[in-house]
Amino acid sequence: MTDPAIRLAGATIGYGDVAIVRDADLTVRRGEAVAVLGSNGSGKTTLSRGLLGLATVLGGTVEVLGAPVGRLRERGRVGYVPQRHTVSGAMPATVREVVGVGRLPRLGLFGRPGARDRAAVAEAVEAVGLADRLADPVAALSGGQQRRVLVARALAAEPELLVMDEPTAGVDAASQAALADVLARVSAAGTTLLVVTHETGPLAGVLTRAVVVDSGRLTYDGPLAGAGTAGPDCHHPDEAARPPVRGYRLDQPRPAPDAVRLRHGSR
Ligand SMILES: Nc1ncnc2c1ncn2[C@@H]1O[C@H](COP(=O)(O)OP(=O)(O)OP(=O)(O)O)[C@@H](O)[C@H]1O
Repeated sequence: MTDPAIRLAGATIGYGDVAIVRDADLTVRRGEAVAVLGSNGSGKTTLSRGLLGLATVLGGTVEVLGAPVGRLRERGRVGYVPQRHTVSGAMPATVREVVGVGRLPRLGLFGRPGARDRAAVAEAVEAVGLADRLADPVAALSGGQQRRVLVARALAAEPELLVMDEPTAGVDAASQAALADVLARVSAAGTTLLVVTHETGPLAGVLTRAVVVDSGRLTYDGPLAGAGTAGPDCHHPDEAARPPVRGYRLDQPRPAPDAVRLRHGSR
């Protein structure tokens, strides 16, 4: 049986000795496309950073692609698009160079890019619609285009798991649609996606499952369509009396594991 892409069991994640995400249980199977929702400061970024070894695991288990976090040998197997990042204006690098950096973890012993590496970089740039800007300095691109460069940088490594923190923030509607297309293709090819977002609209066709983080706790895990009634961003006046139709709220008694598995589908 293949290891899940992500497995959290009783996981507490934070910074220093301060716990932000507490006692989280979450299993994401290979090929799933999961949204992480929740209000500002609820702990979504901390959860995603915990998967990359960028926040501290203070307790419980955090495994990525079958290995405890930080122990994965081939780092290129996990891609990351950080939050609110553009590429530093002080960096005189071209689009090709920045995206090429994303391929470094995949290079062989001598670190020389081969034909396959060059093709992966070109495909990643093409996928985000910036093929005509390959030779341009990244600093000359708009903020939204720079975010697309960062998405391409993550794609260049052809990751098995792609973690993205608000990839559509500050990106215009056309670019959001282009990004949704890219993610749909990447997902169809089998890459697991975990996407922190406030805007599920643009990616609704791609992300099928959602987890909601509320004050550091996972309070919902189920179909994206059901997250609205559980998510603090989509508060309904009688939310407490109205659990989502198909997902399950994690602060209520859980259904039997079989029922949960069925609800998540069997991809
Ligand atoms: N590097 C850090 N050191 C200490 N505390 C941090 C650090 N980064 C975030 N925090 C704290 O962790 C809590 C959760 O922040 P986090 O960025 O995970 O929330 P979020 O749900 O992603 O919010 P947003 O939607 O605004 O991006 C906040 O109280 C924040 O102040």
